[in-house]
Formats: sequence, structure tokens, C-alpha cells
Amino acid sequence: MSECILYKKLDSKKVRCTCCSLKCVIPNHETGECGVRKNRNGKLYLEVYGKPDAVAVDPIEKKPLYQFYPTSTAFSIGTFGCNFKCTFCQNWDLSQASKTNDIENLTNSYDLSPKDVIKICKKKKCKVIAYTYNEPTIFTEYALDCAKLAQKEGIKNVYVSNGYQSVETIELLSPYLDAINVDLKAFTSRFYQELSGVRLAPVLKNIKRWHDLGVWIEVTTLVIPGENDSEEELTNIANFIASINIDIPWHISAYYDAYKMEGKGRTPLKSLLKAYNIGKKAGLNYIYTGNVRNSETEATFCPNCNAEVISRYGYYTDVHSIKNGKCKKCGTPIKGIWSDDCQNRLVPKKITDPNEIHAILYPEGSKNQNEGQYINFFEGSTFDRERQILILYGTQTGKTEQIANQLYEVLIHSERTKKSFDFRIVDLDDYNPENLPLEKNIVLLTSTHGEGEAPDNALALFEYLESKNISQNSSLLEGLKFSIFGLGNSTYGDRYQKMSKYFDTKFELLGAERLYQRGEGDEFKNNIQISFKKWFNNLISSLCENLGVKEQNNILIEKSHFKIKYLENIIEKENEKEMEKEKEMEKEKEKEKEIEMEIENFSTSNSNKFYNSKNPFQSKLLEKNELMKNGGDRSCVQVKLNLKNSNIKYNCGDHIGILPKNSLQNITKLAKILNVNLDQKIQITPPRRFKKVMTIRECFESYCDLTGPVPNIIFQTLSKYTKDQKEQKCLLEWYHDINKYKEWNDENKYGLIHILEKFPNIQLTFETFLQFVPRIAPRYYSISSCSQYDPNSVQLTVQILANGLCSNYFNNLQMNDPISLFWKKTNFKINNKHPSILIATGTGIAPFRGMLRERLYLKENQIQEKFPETFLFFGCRTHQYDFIYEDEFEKYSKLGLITNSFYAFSRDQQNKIYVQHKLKEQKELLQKVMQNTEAQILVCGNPNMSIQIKETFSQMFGKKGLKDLIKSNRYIEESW
Ligand SMILES: Cc1cc2nc3c(=O)[nH]c(=O)nc-3n(C[C@H](O)[C@H](O)[C@H](O)COP(=O)(O)O)c2cc1C
Ligand code: SF4
Repeated sequence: MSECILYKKLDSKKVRCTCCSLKCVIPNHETGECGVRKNRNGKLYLEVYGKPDAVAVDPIEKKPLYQFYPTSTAFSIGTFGCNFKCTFCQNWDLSQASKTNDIENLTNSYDLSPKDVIKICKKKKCKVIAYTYNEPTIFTEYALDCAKLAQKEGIKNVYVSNGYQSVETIELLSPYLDAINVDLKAFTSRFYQELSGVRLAPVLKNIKRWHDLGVWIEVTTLVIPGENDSEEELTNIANFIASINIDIPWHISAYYDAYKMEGKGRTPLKSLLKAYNIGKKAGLNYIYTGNVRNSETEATFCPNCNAEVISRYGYYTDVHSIKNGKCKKCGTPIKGIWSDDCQNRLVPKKITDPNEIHAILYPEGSKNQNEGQYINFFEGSTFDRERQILILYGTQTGKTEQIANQLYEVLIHSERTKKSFDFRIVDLDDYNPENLPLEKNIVLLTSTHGEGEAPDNALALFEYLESKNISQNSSLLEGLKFSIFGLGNSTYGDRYQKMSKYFDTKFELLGAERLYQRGEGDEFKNNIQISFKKWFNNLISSLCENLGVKEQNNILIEKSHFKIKYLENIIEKENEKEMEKEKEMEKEKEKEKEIEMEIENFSTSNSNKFYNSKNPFQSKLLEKNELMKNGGDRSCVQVKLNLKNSNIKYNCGDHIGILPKNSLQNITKLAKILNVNLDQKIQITPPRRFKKVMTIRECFESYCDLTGPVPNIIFQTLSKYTKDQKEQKCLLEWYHDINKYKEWNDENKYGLIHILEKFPNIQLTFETFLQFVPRIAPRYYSISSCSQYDPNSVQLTVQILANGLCSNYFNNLQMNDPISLFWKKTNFKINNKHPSILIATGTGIAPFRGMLRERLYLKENQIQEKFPETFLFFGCRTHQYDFIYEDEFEKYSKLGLITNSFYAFSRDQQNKIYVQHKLKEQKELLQKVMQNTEAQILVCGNPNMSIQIKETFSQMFGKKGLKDLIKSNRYIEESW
């Protein structure tokens, strides 16, 4: 164990590892993704320093390095751990070991200091030390110390790597590294993300960096049947290598089933030969097949006269026709490092001057001409780059995704735009921010979340824009045109639209030019649809004007671009097989998840990363109890959901995301309206948002939001589908004046299903319906239980709203019915050391119940006897019906978990009394507590209430005072 060099200290004893491109932030006592770099009290340690777990003397050809000191031997060392999670890893017993075991328990390692390594190397007469078997980047400090000593002794150093080094690591290591073999596993982000858990772009960049630094480089691609063996992908890889240097050797090696990827079998020689020919076509001079014996494609040929200059058969190598680095037959230099005094490098010289290294690694503007080819969303487009428009969206709860999809649908079908531009829509989760400087036109839609933060899927973009060398580079985005639309809620005050504003100013600061000014929709004012409609109409005009396209009018979704295949008889059978296969795959996935969870049990990190809206945990309903009392006419239920085997370890104040389903009643109604059979199996193309094969029932149930608010542009479209003039008139009225729609809406009946019911003459096909039905987005609930009492379940407090999708879903659920959920951490937490002022209305009491139950647990178990002063302000309609959890809160007061409670029952007297009135009454008390202690205010309820509360505190502490409280995290609110 030795302290790392490649890391930075952060606050709260956290550290940021800067060794690989993952740049893990590591809390105290935890390790980074690779499992071998551990934070011990705010310092990062390389746990495997001097402790390799695999040691051997190998032929250099085994690495594979074919044109670097051929026939020499390499003293090869590797440790445990890896920064990748490749499901097909051929060395997984080493690479993934630290993830299945506690690093301290991995005792099989050798004890080899760098001095020992050199000693053995010399004794075994090895020309080279190869850092290999697992990913050497993660043990760079150890490799570096060995490499420094080796260099002094004339021993060469080589890395066999996945190419995910950070720039800092490359800068540190490159003077000592003589050669590297980089795995280029595929050429799609999908492959890298799904199968290796990382991104493609850093690998591509690093291949270029190592090449430019003059470190001898060879590239390997493991060809996996069905995963990366398409002509297109192999061509992209070959073209990419050729674009850097046609003399870089490319190894294409055969795959065999390993680790978690099974059933692929061995890559047939045929596929390797296909890749070989693709490499030739791309102009590469040195291509080799590997892992399969075929001497014709293992040999090195002279690129000029095609003479075989090195013959190989497996690891047997015969360098017979190279003299002084040249082809014996025609005298053409053969690229390679042949001996200490015969080196035909890929670049004129190896760069060793630190300033030159720095200049290569941090080019001014860091605009890399090659990057645009990496992931080209517009491949195959007939439009030139100027006419390609990328729509990106950042979303947490799916609302922005919904309007982004809506924008996309309109743009690709509108006469104004469809023939003039090429549009692509990409979830920011799937977008590599490093491609940003290469885009031409971007329309970015984003919401703001947390404490004025980017939604989770936009965090990578945010971090990229804030990163060193990027954040101040005023020419980085020159040539990019952009426009931004934000979703937000003005009750968040200063934090309103923080992210859309941020991206808007940042893009401009980095040199991009606005296509059209930023637009914003305010959830509180309920104007998202209106503002959006206005903004995007102007955006289209601006697009046309900017890019010299003649405008036409009439924006209308004309025909659906979804095609539905109705599966019957024979086809059905085939698809049944496919469904079976899918089911099998799902089972496999479940199994994998279980394994991952077991792995997780060994580490202390949280399991949040395993579940999200795309990959939820399958829970079930364990209990459902009515909380409203004495037969009131409203309903609020407490539901208890199973968490057993989920490994979810939630804290009070966290959220649970629920993926609701439509009610049978609404599904049946819709089937009637669209005249479809619910049990009919279908296949939707493109499958973009849908499961591949499903029944119409499943499609309606899980994908189509039938009861949520619709974008008002839909009214214009729907008016074209009814022949009834009255209906047309009303729909167009709603389209032009959203208030009319809202007036009709007062019963929460604003979903597509209600609109279709209200206008019975609308004639829609299933395809057209799919075109504009909003997708079901997850609904978030504050947790109202305490995990210490029962870690295997979670409780939520759900207000049942007439026609609300999720509340109806809960209302209809029966015991043990399955529910898809995921967990989301928040920082809405009570402080058990300092006083608290808790303010809630209605079900806003839920997180406070969880927090007070946690206090109860601490008290009952004598972990904490006394608690700081805690004042609860709670408001609801009536004491008699609506005061949920009354008995419990009384008990908490008696036990001293709450010091004082103030209740506002708005309808219990003639004049309405709200919580803000109660706050005003306690002005002196509140001022005293806030001024004399480090008390915290926590507010939870609807947006209206939160505005009123803020206003009250603004009067109490002054605008600046309140601002300071918010800034210092002493005023935290949660509204929905
Ligand atoms: C926990 C939470 C925090 C939020 N924070 C902010 C904020 O700081 N500023 C803001 O303008 N809107 C904020 N919002 C409002 C969201 O931006 C708004 O609900 C938006 O429509 C969500 O869009 P999405 O579903 O695409 O993420 C917040 C919403 C939630 C639920
Ligand atoms: S080497 Fe990479 S994976 Fe390991 S801790 Fe550092 S940043 Fe994380």
C-alpha cells in the first residue's frame, strides 16, 4: 500500500482520483470503481502497490506487440481490479476480483517492490516489463516506480491497456513508456456503455495522444459475434485507426465465451478475415488476426512489395526478411522498433520534453479535428452538416423528454422543416459531451433539479463544461449554433431555471452563437406548453432564416412515423419464440442483477446505480391503509412496498420513483375508441420508446400517459381528425387559449383519454395515437418510513387524486401486486444536533414522519436520548378528517422528539388559517432560534404553499437574510 500521486483532496475527507477518465469521487473508507484505490481518512492509497497477483515471463508477441522488439521476452505483471466492467472480460478472475472481494482479503499476491521487479527482470534476461493482465492504469504509481528504475537499466516498459487513462496519467507516464497496446473494443457508445460501463470517446482520444507522443502503439479489437462484428462497425474502427496513421498495427482477435457473456461461441475465422479485408480497404498496412491459427494473416508484409518479412505461427516468430529495418526485397522501411539502434517510428521522434508533452496533451482550444467522426449521429444523412440539427434533452422526471419528443415529431413531419433539415434526438445520457465542439446546430432542452442542479442525465455535460481547459476556452464552441429551452418552477426563487440559464450563458461564453433566444416554461404558472409552442415556432423561423431555407407555414403532425405490425399465427409463433427469448434474457438480467447486488454487499457504496426508471426494482404491495379519518370524502393512503433482495438502503428524506400503470378502465375505454383488441400482439417500429414485442394492453398500460396533461399543440392536430365543426372549434379555441382548456380541467381531467371521450367524433388510428400520446414518466414520492425499523420495506404516503395516474394506480393495487420502483437520494435531511423548524402541508408531512420515526428508533435503542429543539408547523383542511398521523405526532411530542407543534386547519373556522399565519404568530420564537443557533428550516408541500412560506420568512429575516439561509443550506424546501 502506498499513497497515490494521481488524486486531489476534496472537502469532507473525500478525494477525487485523477488516474483514469472515470475520475471517481471517493468518500472516506471507500475505493474507486477499480477497487484498488482506497480513501483512507482523506488520503488516497494504492492498495496493490508492490503486490502483483499475476507474474510471468511471456513472449512480447503475447501482449500482442508484433512490431516492437520482436521475439524478445517481457516480464509481465498484473494486479487485481479494473476500471471497466466488461461483461466479456477474458481475464475476469483478476480484473473483477476486487469487486467481488474485500481488497484486504485478497491475499494471493506476491510481494514485489519496484527494485525486486527489476532484479527479476534482469535475472530472467527480459528486454521488456509488460504491465498487463488487468488494467495497468489503475496501478500507475506502482508501474511508474518500476518503469523509472527500468529505464535506467535500459529495460523497456509497455502497457497493455484499455486506453482509459486520464490526461494527467499520460503526462506522468509517457516519458517512461515505450509501447502500448490499446484495446479498441468497438466503435459505438452503446457497446462501451452497456458492455463495459464506460465511454468510447476517451479511448479514441488516448489512442491519438499516445501516437502523437511517439509511444509505439498497436491496437487490438476483440471481435465478438453479434456485438461488434458488423461491417459498419469494423469499417469505422479501421477508418479511425487509418485516420491517425495507416502504419499503426491492428490486431483483430477471436473471442471465446467468458465471464458474463455466454452463448456467443468462438469468433469464426471468416469474421476475422472479413475484418482483415476491411482493414486493408481502409488502407492499413499492418493487420493481424489473433487467437486463431492462420499463418497467412499473422505475418507481417512489406507495404510496398507485399513480401512476407516476418512469419508467425502462434507465438513462434521468424524475422527473416528485414535488414536494418527495411524490406530485404525492395528496401522499403518497415515501421517498428526493431532494436535499440534501429527504430522506424510512427512519428519522427518520441517526445520527452515536458513542455512538448504538455502541448500535445493540452492543445490550445483542445479542438480535435478527428473527434467529429467518433460518434456521428447523422451518419447516412443526405444533408450537409449545416443542416443537421441535434436535439438534446436533460430530464429527471420525464417532462422535458416529453416536450423534446414533441418538438422532434413536429420538426420531422412539418412541411416547414422536414425537407430542409435532418433532425436527431438524443437523451443526454447517451451523448458524449466531448463531441460538442464538433456539432453544428444544437437545440438543448433541460429542466433544473435538486438545489438548482442539472438533472442526472445532464450531469456529464455540466461537468464537461466546467472541466479544466474547457470552462474558460472562449473559442471551444465556435461554429456551433444553439438554442435552449428550460423547464422549471418559479417557486424555487433564485434557483428558477438555473440550468437552462447556465447552459445558455456557458455556450455563449465558449464561443457558440444563438440560433434563437432561450425560452422557458414555468410549471408554477402552468405555462410550459404555451411558452414552448411560442418558442419553437420562433425557433423554426430562425432556423429557416439562419440556414437560408424558404419557410412554409402549417406545422402539423401529418402522419405517424410509427408502424405497427400485428402479429398473427405463424409470425406470432416466431414472435412467441422471440418473446420467450426476451423473457429468458430478462431472467438472465435479473440473475446478473442479483450477482451485482451480491458484489455490492461487499462494498460500502450504495446500490442506487443499479435501479433507475429504465431499470426498476420489481417490488410488490405489502400493505395499504387509509389515513384520512372519520369517513372524510377524500382519501390518502399509506402503502408499504417490498424491498427485500433489492439492496436499497434508503435514508429518511429520500425519494422513491414509481412507474405507474393506467387503470383497466381507461385502457378498455381507449381500446374502444381506437377500435383495437387489447390482447393483440404487436411490434412497433421504430421501437424507440417501446418494448419490442408486446400486447396492445401492455402498450397502453405501461407506455401511454392517458391521464396526465397534454401539450396544447395536440389540440390543433386533433382538430384535423374530427369532422364535427363544434369539436373543431372548441379544440382550436383550446389550442389558442390554454385557459379555456384549464377551465375544463378543474376536475383533474386533463389526459388524452378524457379529451378523446369529450370529443367522440375524433377518428384516430392506433399509429396516429402513438405519435402524440405522452410517455408515462415516473412519479416521485417522499419516503415516510424509517429503514432501521424494517430495511426490507418502504412506506409512502399517497394522496388519492381523482384521475391522477399514480394515485389511481395505488388505489387499484391489490396485495402482492407487482410494482416497479427505484430509489433516489436527496439531501432533504433533518439534523439531530441542531434545532429544526419543520413545515409541511398535506402529504408534505411524509418525510418528517420518516425522520421522527428515525429519532424514535435512536431513542428506543438508547443511541441518542435527547434531541435538539424541534418545531413542527403542519397545515391541512380539517382536524377531523385530514390530520394524518395525528396519534403518532402526539407520541413524538410526548417523547420529546418534537418540542412544540403548531397546527393550521384551514377550513375549521370561517376565516382560513394557513401555516404561514402560524409562522407569523411565532415570529419571535423563530427569529430567536434562527439567530442564536444553527437551526435549519425544512419545508415540504405544494408549490403555492412554498411561495407563501418563503414570503413569510423573507418578511421575517429580510430578503438577504433568507437568501443567506438558502445558500448555507439552512433553508431547504421540497415542493412538487
Ligand atoms: C426535487 C425538485 C427540485 C427542483 N428544483 C428546481 C430548481 O431548483 N429550479 C427550477 O426552476 N425548478 C426546479 N424544479 C422543477 C422542475 O424543473 C420541473 O418540475 C420540471 O418540469 C421537471 O422536468 P423534468 O421532468 O424533465 O425533469 C424542481 C423539481 C423537483 C421535483
Ligand atoms: S483509477 Fe479510475 S476507476 Fe480507479 S479510482 Fe481512479 S478514477 Fe476511479
